Amino acid sequence: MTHDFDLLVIGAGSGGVRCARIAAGYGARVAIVESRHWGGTCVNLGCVPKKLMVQASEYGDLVDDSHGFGWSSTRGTHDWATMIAAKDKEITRLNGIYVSMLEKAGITLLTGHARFVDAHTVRVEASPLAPDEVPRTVTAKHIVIATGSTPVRPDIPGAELAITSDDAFHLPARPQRVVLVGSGYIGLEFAGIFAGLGSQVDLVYRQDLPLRGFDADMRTAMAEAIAVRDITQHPHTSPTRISKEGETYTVTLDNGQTLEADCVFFATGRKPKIEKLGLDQTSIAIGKHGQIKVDAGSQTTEPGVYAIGDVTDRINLTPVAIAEGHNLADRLFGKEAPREWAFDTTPKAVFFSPPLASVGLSEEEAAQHGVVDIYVTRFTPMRHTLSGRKDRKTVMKLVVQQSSQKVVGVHILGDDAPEMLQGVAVAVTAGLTKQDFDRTIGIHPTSAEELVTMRTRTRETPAVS
Ligand SMILES: Cc1cc2nc3c(=O)[nH]c(=O)nc-3n(C[C@H](O)[C@H](O)[C@H](O)COP(=O)(O)OP(=O)(O)OC[C@H]3O[C@@H](n4cnc5c(N)ncnc54)[C@H](O)[C@@H]3O)c2cc1C
Ligand SMILES: NC(=O)c1ccc[n+]([C@@H]2O[C@H](COP(=O)([O-])OP(=O)(O)OC[C@H]3O[C@@H](n4cnc5c(N)ncnc54)[C@H](O)[C@@H]3O)[C@@H](O)[C@H]2O)c1
Repeated sequence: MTHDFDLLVIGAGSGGVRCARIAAGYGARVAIVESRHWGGTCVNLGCVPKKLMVQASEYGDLVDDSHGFGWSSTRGTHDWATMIAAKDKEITRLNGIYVSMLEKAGITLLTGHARFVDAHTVRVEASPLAPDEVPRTVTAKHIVIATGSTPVRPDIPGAELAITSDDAFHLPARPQRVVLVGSGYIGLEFAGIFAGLGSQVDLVYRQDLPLRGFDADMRTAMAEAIAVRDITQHPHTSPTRISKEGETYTVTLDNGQTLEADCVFFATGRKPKIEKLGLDQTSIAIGKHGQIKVDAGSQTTEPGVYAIGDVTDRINLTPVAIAEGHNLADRLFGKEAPREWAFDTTPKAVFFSPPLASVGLSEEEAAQHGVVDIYVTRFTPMRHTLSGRKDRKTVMKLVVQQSSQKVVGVHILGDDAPEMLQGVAVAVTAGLTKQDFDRTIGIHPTSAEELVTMRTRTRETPAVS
């Protein structure tokens, strides 16, 4: 049977765009459908605008810090509307780059919402990006679902009164008092943004420490860093209801406490985006979190249909979606053996100020594989010896498997942590040992040199059986 295309990609986000471009580069006839925004979540409502807003939020403290270095300028005021307009201009520029990049690659761009008619046929209908789209039907030999994920809200009375990250990028004004629910990536990043711009922030989370799943020492260090930013933490709590009177929201917590705010923000996780995708017209299996089930090669349970990125709920990060898309295109259309990607040592970063970056295993995870040597250092970075912010600490931790002396985990909380960690991730991916770190010459004077000068073991952690 002949099809309109060799490959149809649903969703022009991080994973879909890479998959389409690499496939087209191999000579495949490729189409890509997008319903909302070219470039997907990362470009429009995620990584990029978030990081620009984190950067915006850091200038006030930098101005204050400069006094210790002899400068006398004062903070002034921050104009939210100017920041949003500048950010939107940059996003519009990036949208244009995505479209022209796809067109130059010879890919057919279809705007609209895609819905399966059968395993090789998709109907493209009107959507916010293309409200006047005349529905059309296209067929393809291979179809890749790269539809991403969408925020979830706790099921409590008044939940609809809260915003999510999708809304936070276009608020008309900065709320003076914000209650943020959830202390994962988004909760911490926006807590840092609002606090840096001058809002009063209450951070509500269920566990004893923020950042569930991260190394315990680093979670403690992050809780301390949050406190230093004057963000009020409410551990061991969950909201039970939200109400609104006039312009004021009241959040009731499960310990009976109430918090008043101008904005309530749910950062309580995301779910795979599969609504109205017509999956019932295929034999694609769905997991219990609503994710599309795939094997290691991104193959769904329907032959010829694949899924990549957040919709599969594996590691929900942009570089992972990109790698999955690239790998799939290599395997479907490439001439050589595809490269092996090191998903196990995917580095991650939380862009709080200061940021936290991690690669490999936490101490708790590593101890499940045997005895572990731990090296921890905590110091005031050089800038803050003069800025006067002696409470802004940098914390670094090496997790070393004792039997092999391999560095299996590196964790950094401090200024520039993500920039430092990318290179270290290569070392951890390569399986380098503590001796390799020790024989590496440092760069002086930097915080990063501490990574190769931690001589004395902090403790030995026994294996957990
Ligand atoms: C606030 C926030 C900050 C983040 N920050 C970071 C970060 O700093 N670093 C990082 O690595 N990751 C970050 N992420 C995660 C990152 O954005 C995602 O992991 C990544 O975008 C997933 O890529 P994807 O291709 O799976 O999906 P997406 O990028 O979400 O793309 C999916 C696309 O599919 C389209 N679509 C959906 N359904 C249909 C349909 N039926 N028909 C047509 N089109 C459809 C959507 O409109 C969307 O454009 C962040 C996420 C958020 C929400
Ligand atoms: N810097 C980055 O790389 C980055 C930034 C943002 C988002 N992301 C990606 O997007 C995903 C989603 O981010 P996220 O922060 O929404 O999710 P998350 O899973 O990181 O954190 C969600 C938090 O909400 C809490 N929570 C859930 N339900 C709750 C409830 N009813 N009451 C109180 N707390 C509740 C969870 O315990 C958790 O702490 C991340 O997991 C990550 O993969 C990455």
